[in-house]
Amino acid sequence: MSFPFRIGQGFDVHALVEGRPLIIGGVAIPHTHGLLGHSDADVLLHAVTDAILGAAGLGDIGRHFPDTDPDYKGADSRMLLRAAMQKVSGAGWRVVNIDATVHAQAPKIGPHAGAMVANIAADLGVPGRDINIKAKTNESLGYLGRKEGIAATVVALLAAA
Ligand SMILES: Nc1ccn([C@@H]2O[C@H](COP(=O)(O)O)[C@@H](O)[C@H]2O)c(=O)n1
Ligand SMILES: C[C@@]1(CO)OP(=O)(O)OP(=O)(O)OC[C@H]1O
Repeated sequence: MSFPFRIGQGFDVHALVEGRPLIIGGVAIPHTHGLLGHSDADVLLHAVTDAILGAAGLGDIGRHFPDTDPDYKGADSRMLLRAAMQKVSGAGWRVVNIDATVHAQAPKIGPHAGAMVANIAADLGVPGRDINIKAKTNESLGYLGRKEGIAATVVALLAAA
């Protein structure tokens, strides 16, 4: 019998550009720049998606939702997260908890973290207390510090359903 818990890790980064909405954790955040991507470029949800897929041994977001597929152009990443969660559930797993960090020099994420938690909890079918979102600047260092992009890192714990 295999061990009834599995850990997964996710990372994503998207470039910040003018003329795009900034959507993080399913929340539209008023800002001068938005994230560039094939989908809505929701960097946090992509990292959460990779973390749960990884924990279940199901590969990564690009394998299930290729960025060459016109079906996903402009896609709502919450739909992708829900679809990934269905695959994870189908493989016999449920989410225990998620811990995430958004690496953004700007804007401030804290005021929006509650709404992000509610979105992710709903999409994963867990209570909000099982989702934790943190944020860090990059202390003005490197490409994140120069506000050229925003990154997210996530760990997920799954249990046998
Ligand atoms: N985009 C961000 C970055 C940070 N925060 C909050 O500020 C705290 C201090 O961040 P440092 O990078 O200076 O250590 C951090 O713990 C967050 O609470 C934020 O909300 N949004
Ligand atoms: C989400 C997908 C699919 O639209 O595209 P992007 O929005 O570019 O995001 P990325 O994190 O590069 O990878 C996953 C992609 O397959």
